[in-house]
Amino acid sequence: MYATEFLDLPPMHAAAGTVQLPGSKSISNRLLLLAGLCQGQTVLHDLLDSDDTRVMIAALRQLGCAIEPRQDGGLRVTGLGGRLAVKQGQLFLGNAGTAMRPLCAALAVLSAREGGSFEVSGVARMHERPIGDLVDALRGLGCRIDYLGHEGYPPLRLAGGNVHIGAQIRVRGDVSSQFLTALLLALPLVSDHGAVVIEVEGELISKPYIEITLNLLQRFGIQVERNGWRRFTVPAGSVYRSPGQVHVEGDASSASYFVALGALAAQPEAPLRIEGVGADSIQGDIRFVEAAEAMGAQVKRGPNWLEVSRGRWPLRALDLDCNHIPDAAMTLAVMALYADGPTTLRNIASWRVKETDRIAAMAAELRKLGAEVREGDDFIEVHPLSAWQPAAIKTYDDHRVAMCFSLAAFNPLAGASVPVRILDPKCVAKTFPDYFETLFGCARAHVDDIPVITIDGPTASGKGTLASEVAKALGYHLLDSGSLYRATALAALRQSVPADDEEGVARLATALSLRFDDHRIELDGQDVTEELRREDVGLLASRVSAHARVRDALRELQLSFRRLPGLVADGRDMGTVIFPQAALKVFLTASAATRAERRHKQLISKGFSANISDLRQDLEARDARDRSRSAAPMKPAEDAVSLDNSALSIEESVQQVLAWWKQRQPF
Ligand SMILES: Nc1ncnc2c1ncn2[C@@H]1O[C@H](COP(=O)(O)OP(=O)(O)O)[C@@H](O)[C@H]1O
Ligand SMILES: Nc1ccn([C@@H]2O[C@H](COP(=O)(O)OP(=O)(O)O)[C@@H](O)[C@H]2O)c(=O)n1
Repeated sequence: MYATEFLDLPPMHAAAGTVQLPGSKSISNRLLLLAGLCQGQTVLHDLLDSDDTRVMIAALRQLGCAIEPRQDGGLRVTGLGGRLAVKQGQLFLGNAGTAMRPLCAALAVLSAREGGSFEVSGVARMHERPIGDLVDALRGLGCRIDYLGHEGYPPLRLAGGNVHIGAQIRVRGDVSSQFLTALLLALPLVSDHGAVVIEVEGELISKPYIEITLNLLQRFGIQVERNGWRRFTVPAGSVYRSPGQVHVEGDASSASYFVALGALAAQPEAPLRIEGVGADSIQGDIRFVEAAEAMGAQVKRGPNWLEVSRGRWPLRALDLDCNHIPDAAMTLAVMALYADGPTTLRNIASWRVKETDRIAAMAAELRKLGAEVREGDDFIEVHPLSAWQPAAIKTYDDHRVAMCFSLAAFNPLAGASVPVRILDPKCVAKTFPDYFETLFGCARAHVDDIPVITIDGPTASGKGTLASEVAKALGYHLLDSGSLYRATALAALRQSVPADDEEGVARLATALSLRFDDHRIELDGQDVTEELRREDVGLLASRVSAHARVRDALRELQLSFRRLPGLVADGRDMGTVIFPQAALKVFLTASAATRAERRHKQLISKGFSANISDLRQDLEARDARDRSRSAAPMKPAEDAVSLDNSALSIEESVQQVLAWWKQRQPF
């Protein structure tokens, strides 16, 4: 996951390969609750691991459910058997609507029957998302519920009550279908002495989500009788029965970004394959595929996969009632930028009460890209875009805003070439923590469009430290080119190839078997991270790196680090030889005395013995060799900026480089 302040997406122009979808959020949280309420154990497979499911799991644990991961990746839930194991508690449910609504309903009826008392709260935005209609329905059943903040909104206290047997309750269906889902999931808890009937008032929105609820209840042994979309009856004597094992299908709303991507950027002979959902999906948002087809996507489907490629281009503009695909429809608003006329998405009033006011958010951010947008209470009209502007997209703590705007970075397909900045990219953790990693796995950019920052300079000037911090702040890959020379030196030591045998060392360099994994380096399958830092290895590296053939042998490997979304590379010749077109080149220096002191501290802290004056002599000899060699001598690139950090802290150096980077960005 990218936990950076922002993530810059370079212009991208193609997509191919296979995408494995994370589990559906809606199915995961419903199954967790059902498994938590029923008797006995249920094993859930392929469950989504995200903020919203973690919130649900934490709440269920707090209520006394045992939830344990299994070796095979499944999660074993031991249910409460329809009774309260603890009678009191304070539950914090973040911004997870799929946890807040059903848990409130279940805890309200259980508290009414067994005398419990629970306080339920969330983040500030959750306290702006209406829940009054659900509370009214539950009060109609005899539950006692108090508002702890504003009337009609969480936080709430669920404080006992007296459930009327055989009650008939009413709930509004036109604000959020989650109210009805919450009741349907909870009411089997009170159906032991009579059927419970729910009457829906107003036009029920998001019906497909109700179908998911009914489908999953059925898997837990509850057969709800449905009369149209107005009346639902939970039969007398309904009891949750664990199905033993359940598999969660991939998230169809998450699929929408990749269906759109296929329609924009995948060629028919190499379609984008999406695994986890397909023709057999029970999720309503799978019908996004039809909308994408209407815009021009070519789609092949199997039971649990889709293959999508570009059909018609530009995309065909659409005028669509999106009531059946409220979440995935946001993706259409960004596809509309690539269409042949204005696209209108209608019947989307529910967007206003989601993670943020999504109509306002989409309109504001689309306009930043330069688009003409009209919005109303329940519609949005988006015009295609010809003059694309680089934009920093605000994401409003809304995962879907972040994910759908990533598609704007494919603007080279519409003749532009501008980067798109996504602010607070970690908001995708709500449903798809690895969204951007998955995107970069299948998206293609021209190598020249992938940004590079180079940091060159003498030994112990702090290049590695600075490069690693800058890469972390930007979410970029890191190339510690010195480690490649060090690995070559270590291989030469191990195989007794003398440092002056240029041919022999170059052969070793060509055949290096290296693996880089989360700041660890493996040589021939063995972790050598610490060994590479040895002073004798560094000295030998300095000698073998003077050979032109050795440098040539390591060139391709270094270039291969330039991958989406960007790279920070440190060494001696990053800006002069390997990445001469880098957008920012830093030449980092510090006085020899400072560097000797730093290296001394560093070695001592790692348990190596060292002597400052020897170190200073060594590093001056090394600097001289690096500067005077004929192959890629160490020197500042002509367009490099110099930074002497003798008197700067690490943090100050990092901020300086980030400030230079900012000046070079168009945002
Ligand atoms: N600006 C700085 N101020 C103080 N110490 C620093 C600074 N930059 C780096 N260091 C320290 O100096 C040591 C050497 O830095 P390193 O990044 O390994 O240098 P290089 O990669 O240039 O050889 C490290 O222990 C690091 O923490
Ligand atoms: N791009 C690079 C990186 C390192 N090197 C050489 O490889 C040696 C080890 O690199 P390093 O960056 O790990 O070395 P230190 O600066 O940490 O001593 C250096 O002494 C350089 O001589 C190089 O020639 N070119």
